Amino acid sequence: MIKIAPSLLAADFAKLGEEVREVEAAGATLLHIDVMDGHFVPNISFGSLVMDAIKPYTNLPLDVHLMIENPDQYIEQFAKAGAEYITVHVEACRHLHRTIQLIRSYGVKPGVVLNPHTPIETIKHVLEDIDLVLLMTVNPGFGGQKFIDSVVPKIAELSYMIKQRNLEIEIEIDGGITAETIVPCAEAGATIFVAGSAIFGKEDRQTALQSILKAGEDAIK
Ligand SMILES: O=C(CO)[C@@H](O)[C@H](O)COP(=O)(O)O
Repeated sequence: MIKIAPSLLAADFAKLGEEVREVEAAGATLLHIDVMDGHFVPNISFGSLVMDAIKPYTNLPLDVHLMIENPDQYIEQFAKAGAEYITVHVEACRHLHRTIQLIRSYGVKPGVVLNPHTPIETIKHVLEDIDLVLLMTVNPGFGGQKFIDSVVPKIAELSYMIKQRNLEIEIEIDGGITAETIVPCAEAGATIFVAGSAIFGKEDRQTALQSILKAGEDAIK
């Protein structure tokens, strides 16, 4: 099943409640929350207060992507703000297994994120402990960047590893997702797709989201 997670980073911050309602009505499965600290990535976005603000406007599960140094310090705060998933970058975690356990201890589903250059080998010893792997198809920090297609073989590699071990782990893809780029990613085994500018950047969010979803579904028929 293909799931679309619109990225809040590309929404109109002056009317976030309406924006969130609109993508939920358009068929989103999750809402992707991009948290950036200006250290791990060269940009600053928002924190858990924004989650508190949008919660009354949506029933969508919140998929929190922490692009921050020292995530352990903030996990409790995002868990209490209602995260369904919290994903942390393998590149930002000195004790990745401990961080995963910390996320799980709050009843939140843990996930790990890999930058485009980071090999799958870095997470092979924690796969049994997580619910989701997020593969970046851009360098994190900004919306609207070009999809890096050399990540596609990594999706297939991860999908194979998950199947070999009989695990139930979602593969999520983030960066430059459109109705075209979703196709090779879905074929390679990804199931959740983050899309920012390809949805919030369009006047008609319903048509934009549905065309990406349909392209992904057609690719795995
Ligand atoms: O995490 C990030 C960027 O760091 C992403 O979630 C982007 O916000 C996706 O935006 P588009 O590439 O879809 O415009």
